[in-house]
Formats: sequence, structure tokens, C-alpha cells
Amino acid sequence: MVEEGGFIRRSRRRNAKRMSYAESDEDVKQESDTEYQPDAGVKKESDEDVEIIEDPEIKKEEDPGEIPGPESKEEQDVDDDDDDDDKPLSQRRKRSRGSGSKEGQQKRGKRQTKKKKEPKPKISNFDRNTEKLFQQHPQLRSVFPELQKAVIPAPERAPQPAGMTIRLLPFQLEGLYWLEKQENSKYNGGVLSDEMGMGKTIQMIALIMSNLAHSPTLVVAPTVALMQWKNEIDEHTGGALKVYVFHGANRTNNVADLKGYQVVLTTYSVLESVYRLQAYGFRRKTGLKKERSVLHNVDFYRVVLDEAHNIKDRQSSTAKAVNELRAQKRWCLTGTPLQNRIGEMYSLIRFLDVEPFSGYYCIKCDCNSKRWRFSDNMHCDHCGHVMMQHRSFFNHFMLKNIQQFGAEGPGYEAFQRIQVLLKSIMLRRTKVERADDLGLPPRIVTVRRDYFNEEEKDLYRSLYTDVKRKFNSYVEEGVVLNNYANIFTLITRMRQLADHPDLVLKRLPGSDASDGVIVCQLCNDEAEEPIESKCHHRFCRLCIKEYVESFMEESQKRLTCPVCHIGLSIDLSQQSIEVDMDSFHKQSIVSRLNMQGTWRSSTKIEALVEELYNLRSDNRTIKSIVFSQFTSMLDLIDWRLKRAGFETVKLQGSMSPTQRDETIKYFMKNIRCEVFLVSLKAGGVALNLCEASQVFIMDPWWNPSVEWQSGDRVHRIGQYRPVKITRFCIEDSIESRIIELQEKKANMINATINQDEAAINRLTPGDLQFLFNN
Ligand SMILES: Nc1ncnc2c1ncn2[C@@H]1O[C@H](COP(=O)(O)OP(=O)(O)OP(=O)(O)O)[C@@H](O)[C@H]1O
Repeated sequence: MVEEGGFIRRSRRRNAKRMSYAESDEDVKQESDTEYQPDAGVKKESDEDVEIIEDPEIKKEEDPGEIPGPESKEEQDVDDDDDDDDKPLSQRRKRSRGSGSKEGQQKRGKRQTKKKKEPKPKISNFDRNTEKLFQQHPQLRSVFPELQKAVIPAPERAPQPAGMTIRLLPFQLEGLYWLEKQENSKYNGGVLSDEMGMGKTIQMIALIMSNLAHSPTLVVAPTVALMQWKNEIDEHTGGALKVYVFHGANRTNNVADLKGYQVVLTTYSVLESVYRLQAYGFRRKTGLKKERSVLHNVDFYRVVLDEAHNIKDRQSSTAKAVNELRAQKRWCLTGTPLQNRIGEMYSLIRFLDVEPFSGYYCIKCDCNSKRWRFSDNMHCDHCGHVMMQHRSFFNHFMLKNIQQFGAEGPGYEAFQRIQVLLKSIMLRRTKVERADDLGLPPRIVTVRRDYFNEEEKDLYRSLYTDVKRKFNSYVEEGVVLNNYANIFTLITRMRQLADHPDLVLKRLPGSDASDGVIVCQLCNDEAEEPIESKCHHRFCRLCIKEYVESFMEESQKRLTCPVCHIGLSIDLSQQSIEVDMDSFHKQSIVSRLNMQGTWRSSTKIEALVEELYNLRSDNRTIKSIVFSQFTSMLDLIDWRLKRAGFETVKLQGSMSPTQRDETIKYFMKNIRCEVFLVSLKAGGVALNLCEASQVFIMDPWWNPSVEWQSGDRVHRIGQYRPVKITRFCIEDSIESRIIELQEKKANMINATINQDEAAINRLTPGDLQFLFNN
């Protein structure tokens, strides 16, 4: 009876642990690299009677990448318990019986005395689990030793591919040699991670040209880069490559059509939307309807992901959509270094299908699989062992110890393993390393500091006093994080006021739709690339992304919607909401102001006008790019510059790829057009604007990488003039504190190896204190 009771208690304890595991797993899922709960809903373009379909997979898929370390008490106990699982019940009972009996106690006593004499060396849980993994999967033992031994061939130059009308630079020919070798290796692809603007596109086109028998190649790119790919291919391959742009309402739905092309170009959002319609369908009045995805039914030779960090969230529907593509060779292009973003790297490894790094392994049997499949939320579909007994190779050997120990001890070893893997699958060169090949002119960055005029100062002071009072009361009550949404919105208002008071005083009404215009609920501007949260609030993609990424709470559980303050759930990579053009009335701030009468410009806008006047010269046009995060600011600048006699063009997120392309071409080719106004939300990445040599950044932001990317639009191959980047800062406002904070964070990026970029982007309570501390 006692024995039975003991057994029953024991089994109950085990269940309790399973439960707490399931809970904690859910918790850590929130801590995944995107730090938000992906929203699975999406709407099919232009179908009014379409209902949102949930993605059942997203919720179901557990993420071993996020399992708490085996060092946690919970997991340690379960592992110990589960050693019994393979034994017959009678033996388990015997052990349990023995432990309660006199004989058992005597034995234990003996064991304890023995233990005192020769203490066993303590084995860490990591080592214990590693050994279990190796026992069941002996082939894993040699993975790292072999990688370490692998000979990385000395860089050689491939011949210039026939048919390419552009001469590849020496380091690009080396890149081509590496691409060819890598594609024919067991990895079937890899990551080309040259710094921005060094010609990753050109090198990939050269790879396609080097063997035209293999086709088609699918290139997935951000919308802003789509036409650039087409132009680069058309210009530099003398018509040798037939290109199909899979985008827009008239795209084909015939698989055979695509097979006739060497290159198919599409965007992440189109790919995600066609995949969703195929996998989950959409509801019409007549019932659930699924639609076959053309892109997922072609056997591509190769798939190239441009700006591959778009799939950094492996739980996002975009990552799922790319993983389901059929291709023999897989490539990722990204200009951002991977070493510092270990969690994000995993998503790329999964797309590249690098074995054994992308797989899951059972520590109880030889079961291994590419997918995490636990239909009953407890047992593996393949082997029946419980979740806890499965390990993600990448997570176990690389991620977990870094998360736990940083760059020390076992964390350092894990970091070394990552380096070894990257050596085999990634090529990265920097502009500094290849300065001789590139022949790039210098790049000078300056901060122009101005002071508010009296009227602006009064307005700013009253807003600031109010904000500081609120912030201090949150600090006193210890509720800073609970009020993060409020604080973030208030900082946005202060930044807008530093640009021009009208951005705050004349902003659009609080509702998220006004006259067909979607209004971002964070910046209160017309939303750029609008996306929607589960609670149905709409934001510019960039505004909400920055909001999510800046929140420092590790679990992200307390992150709330800035509007309704319930827990925020939003898929940052969802397709933008299409604006209904029939009911759309452009609500530019200019149309809401009396510009002819009493309107006053601002200190910052006048500072820009002064800079641009100083650039004017009689014998040549010096072209400039002006970046702002706020579209209304760009509207005001546009109006003011036109009055001052400057010809301008503007790039906004609401433009179609063709409109963007035409606007860029107009700026590049029209000698009279001096200023290009670019919304940071629309044109921060993947733009080639090297006709310009001056960059003006209107509103500083604490994430330095956004500004670096802006500068890289003009400091790239093809630039022959020195590039000057001017950052505007109103000295007596929050902007000067932001710049200081930015410098602090930039130093951190350089100083740490295990600091992921998300951490740098976060605004900790300490950072907030720093911002309000004047
Ligand atoms: N060998 C070359 N000769 C002349 N121009 C070149 C050469 N290689 C690249 N370029 C030009 O340099 C510019 C930058 O190249 P590309 O867009 O391929 O860079 P990238 O590394 O993909 O940049 P990003 O990371 O910003 O997307 C393009 O305009 C391209 O035409």
C-alpha cells in the first residue's frame, strides 16, 4: 500500500512537472527573438468578404530553441525521473519499494558513506545531455571536430562570367568563386554577408549567369528592392536572363509560365500571402476556400533571400512560407553581421537546411527530425518520447550556453562552435578590408546642433514638464514598465515637436481611420506600410516594430498595445493593409494647415534650407537625400523647399514598386532634381542612390543601425565624391540625449561579442531615466 502510494505520488509529481514544463515553454516562447506573440491572421487582398483564418501551426509548434536550460531544476528532475521510462513497470516499482524498505535504507546509508569517501566528479547537465545525445546519435560526435578540420580554400578568383556587361571587382570574383564552390558542396548554398553596398546582388547575378542551364532561380526581396533587382539584371546581363516579376494583381497563376524564365522575382509579403492561401485558405460566404500557391509548386533550382534577416523570426508566417519552397540550392544575402545575433541566425540555418544544425534529436532513441511535431502537445509523433527528451541541435550546442553564460566558460565554447560553423557556410567582407578594390571616397558624419526659437521652446517646455512629471510618478510608484506604451508615445511626441510643433498640434485625430486614410496609432501620421494588431489597432510597420524591439522586458509578456493596453499580439512581417483607393483622400498635413497665411517654419526645417543653399554651386548640381521617420515632416519640408526653389521628389511607403522605381529613376536622371525626400519607413534599406553625395537625417533615433543604413544608400560602389552625412539635433530637447544614448549603445555594439542587436535596440528603465535626466 505504502509502495503503491509512493508510486502514485511519484507519478503525480511527474505530471506536475510536465505541466510546469508546458507552462514554462509557453513563457519562453514569448522570449523568442522577436519578443512578441506572432499574430497569425491575414487578409486576402481585395476580397471584402474574406475572413481571417488563424494559422493553427503557429500556436502548436513548440520551440525547443526556447526551452529553459537543462540546468534548470525542473528539467534536471524530469531527466532523472525519466531514466526510468525505458524500464519495465515492475523494475520501477522495485526501485521505489527498495527506497522505502529497511534494506533500501541500509543500502542508501552504505552508498552515502561511500560517497563521502570518493566524491564523484560533478557532471554538468549540459555534458550529461550531450553524452545522452551522442549515445543515441553517434554520428553527432564528429560534427564539430570535422568542421574544425575542414579546410577553407584560399580565396581564388573565378573568371569573369561570359555575358556580363559589368566588370566584377577582384573581391567580387573571389566571391563568385566561393559561391560556386559552396553551391556544389554538401551545404548547397550559404550566406553571403558582405557589408552593405559591396555588390551582393551583382555577385548573385554572376552566379546565375555562370551556368544558365540551371533554372529558374527565385529571388525573394523586400518590396523596395524588387525593381532594383530587375534593373540590375537587365542592365548588366545584356538580356541573357529572362525575368518574371511575380507581383501585383496580374501575376500568373500558372506553374508552367514560370518555368520559362531564368529568374523569378517576388517580395516577402507576396510569398507569405500565397503560402497562407494555400495552407490555410480563406473563408468566403460559400465556405472555406484554399488556393494553390504557384510559387510553392515550382521546383526551383535555387532560392535567394535578399535582406534575409526578414525571416529572423522563425515562428513568423514569412519564415514558414520560405521554408516550404522547393529548391535544390538555398542562399541568404544580408549585410548585417550574423555573429552578434545568434538567435536570429537559427532561422537562416533552418531555411538553409544545414544538417545537423537544423534538426531535433531524441535523447532516448535514434529518432531525429527536421520538424518539431508533437500533435498531442506531449509525445513525439515519430518516437512517442516526451518533448523534454528532444533537443534542437543548434539550441543545445550553440544558443543555450551563450544565453546562460554569455561569453564566459561554456558560453565561450558555444561561441567558438558558431564561429566554426559560420566559417563553413558564410562569406563576409567589409568595406575597410576591401577599400583598395572598392576605391570608395571618404564618408564624413557630423551633427548639426541648433537651438529652439522662443515660441518652440515654450511649447517644448510645457510638453516636457508634463512628460517628466508623469515619468517621475511612474518611477516613484515602480510602474515604469507597466506604462511603457505611454512613455514611448510621449517620447515620440517630443521628437515630433523638435521637428516642427505642427506635427503635434495639427496631428490627425486619434482614431485609426480618417477619410479612408489609415492613421498610425503611435505617430498619428498617415500610416506607412500599415499593419494591424490582434486587438485591431493599426500602426506603421516601423513605428510598432521599434516599439516592440525597444521594450526591454525579457519575456515581453508585459508589452501592451499602445491604444487599448491589453497584451500586444502582432505579426510584424504580415502583409501591409491595402488602402482602398476609392475612398482614399490624401490627408497631407499641408492640406490641414493654412500654409499661405500665418504658417511658420521650424528651426530644424530652416537649418536644412540653410544647408541646402550652402551646397548650391553654379557649375554642378549636388544632390541630397533627406531622411525622416515622420511623413508629415517630409510633407512640410517638401512644401518649404519648393517655395525656396528646390526641385524635390518623395519616396513613401504607400507607393507601388513601379511608382518607387519611377521616382528613383527621376531623381537619378533628372539634373534639376536636387533633393530626394525619403521616409525612413519606406527607404531605409536596399536603395541605391549614389547620384547623391549629401545625406541629411532629420530626427535622431537611439538605434544607430537605422542611421548607418541610411548613409549606406549613397556610400556604395559607384560613388566617387566624398559623402557627407549631417544629423540634425535640437540641442535643448530630448534629441541631444538621444544622440548621447546612441553613442553609448554604439560603443556597446563594438565592445561585446554576445550582445544581440535586439538588446542594443531596447530602452531599459535606465535608458529612460537617462533621457529624462535634465
Ligand atoms: N563591379 C561593379 N562595377 C560597377 N558597379 C558595381 C559593381 N558591383 C556593384 N556595382 C554597383 O554598386 C551598387 C551596389 O551594389 P548592390 O546593390 O549589389 O550592393 P548590395 O551589397 O546588394 O547592397 P545592399 O546590401 O544595400 O542591398 C549597385 O548600383 C551596383 O550596380
